[in-house]
Amino acid sequence: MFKLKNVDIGYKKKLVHITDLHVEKGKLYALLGKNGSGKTTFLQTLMGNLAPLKGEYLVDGKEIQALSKREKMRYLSYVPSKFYGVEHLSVRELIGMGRAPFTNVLGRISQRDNDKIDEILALLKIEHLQCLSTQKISDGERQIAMIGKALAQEARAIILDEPTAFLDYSNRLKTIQILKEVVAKKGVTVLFSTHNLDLSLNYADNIISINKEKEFEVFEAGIAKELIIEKVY
Ligand SMILES: Nc1ncnc2c1ncn2[C@@H]1O[C@H](COP(=O)(O)OP(=O)(O)OP(=O)(O)O)[C@@H](O)[C@H]1O
Repeated sequence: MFKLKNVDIGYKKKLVHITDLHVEKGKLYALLGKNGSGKTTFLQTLMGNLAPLKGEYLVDGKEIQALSKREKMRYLSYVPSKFYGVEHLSVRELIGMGRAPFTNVLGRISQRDNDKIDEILALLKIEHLQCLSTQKISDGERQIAMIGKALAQEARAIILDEPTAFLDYSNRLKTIQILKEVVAKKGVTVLFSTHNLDLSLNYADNIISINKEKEFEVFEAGIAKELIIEKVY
């Protein structure tokens, strides 16, 4: 689905090189790399917010820059690392915001949009939170609500920047399990950056790592933890 060939990424000067990377449909990818190695920079490049310094980045065979904003929304949805919530925005309304590509110019939610939101609340098992303010739920619940918003967009890929960074162990596990379930049930591609090596090795289909030589490498699940540590940290 996403293909990057001989790409240099970075802000003005090269941070990392990608020789050949193919992100496939319907898989769960974990992105690992040291602090400052370029994970967020890569996610911004994938989202089309930052142009590669050189090389080719294709989405379904098309140059990312050639896609309209609406087309990009059909391919890519983004979950930032931290969302603090908004007092007057309920969980249901937050998820509804993900329907933006489908609502009319006034942003009115249709019956089809409401059905979709109900389906997502049920899939994520957060029906009981739907009327609560996004400020009055826990960090873990808010992260799952944000995944709901991304799902509502019905994009083919969900990109998450450190989705487990502010969560305790049980919520980290729950979030990754939900992402795995979303991949299995919806057939979307999910790619998340993380510092959690163990959860990545246990749940991701593939590990994308930024190694010490500032090069991208992709590994299948089952790669030895020691090898990743040696190459990346
Ligand atoms: N907007 C920006 N403009 C210029 N340089 C930036 C910008 N954002 C990040 N950088 C630089 O790019 C480098 C990589 O940062 P990035 O945030 O991509 O790393 P990271 O792997 O996500 O780090 P962490 O694990 O600490 O979140 C850093 O040296 C950073 O200073």
